[in-house]
Amino acid sequence: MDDRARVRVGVLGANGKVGKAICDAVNAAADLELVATVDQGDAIDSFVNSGTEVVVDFTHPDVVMDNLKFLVENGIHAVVGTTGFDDARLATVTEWLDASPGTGVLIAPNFAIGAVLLMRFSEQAARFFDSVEVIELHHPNKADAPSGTAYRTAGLIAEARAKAGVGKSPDATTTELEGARGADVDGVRVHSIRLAGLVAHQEVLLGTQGETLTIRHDSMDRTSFAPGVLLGVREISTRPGLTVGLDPLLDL
Ligand SMILES: NC(=O)C1=CN([C@@H]2O[C@H](COP(=O)(O)OP(=O)(O)OC[C@H]3O[C@@H](n4cnc5c(N)ncnc54)[C@H](OP(=O)(O)O)[C@@H]3O)[C@@H](O)[C@H]2O)C=CC1
Ligand SMILES: O=C(O)C1=N[C@H](C(=O)O)C[C@H](O)C1
Repeated sequence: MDDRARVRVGVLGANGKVGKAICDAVNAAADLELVATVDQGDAIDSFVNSGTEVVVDFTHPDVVMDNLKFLVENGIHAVVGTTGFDDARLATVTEWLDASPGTGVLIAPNFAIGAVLLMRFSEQAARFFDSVEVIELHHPNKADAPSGTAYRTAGLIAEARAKAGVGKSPDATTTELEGARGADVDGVRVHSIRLAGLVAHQEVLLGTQGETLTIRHDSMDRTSFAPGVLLGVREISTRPGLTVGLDPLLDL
């Protein structure tokens, strides 16, 4: 392919577990060119000097806002997998984007297609069951709990139940060792497991009279995130402003 037609891609967190998988995937794609990589201690302005068009960020919740501010101010599109985005952070990113029209930012809590579908299926199922709880299971090197995916899943479930007029999940607990019932995310209990040997997994358990439904997704390998990320890289220049979640890119 003509070099001028290839999208010029940069990766932030390039030496990390997911960053490495994304660099490999970009290098293997004929229509993309990996022009700059940045990790801890490297100068972020190499993205400007190299003419990077789209940066993929898989770093850490503590640093991702500074990274994004730099990218948006420099008119560089961003595809962000790093977690830690609440409504306040999303509002801040939107403000930055208002001052940089034409720049696109995609923030997705999970780029694995199966995880995106799990979130959608959970949202659809939520109103039909009295009870719902989320269990997320990850490798022990993960910094944040609950996971970004579980946080988003619980939010979508809570919204769907509120819209349908479904009340809180029944729970008679009156005495509790702190943490035993998990975190409360918008009224949905979320339990976080950290276990050597795991990568990224999530179950949504739903129950009502005489039946339960379990929806589960497993990422066995970090290559599972690459197709969704590359889709974002290819599309983001046509989507100025903030996009949250991969759903619109999959026509979901
Ligand atoms: N949305 C999704 O689909 C997915 C999201 N994630 C999220 O992505 C993030 C990264 O995950 P993972 O790859 O497992 O983490 P890692 O710790 O393996 O990788 C993060 C990398 O970023 C580097 N880093 C830290 N600060 C900076 C900085 N300021 N500039 C450049 N690089 C920096 C780290 O360096 P050092 O180690 O030296 O600090 C490390 O090499 C997490 O928030 C995780 O939850 C993960 C998987 C999928
Ligand atoms: O840290 C991880 O590994 C993952 N982080 C994301 C999250 O917090 O949801 C996505 C996936 O679960 C892997």
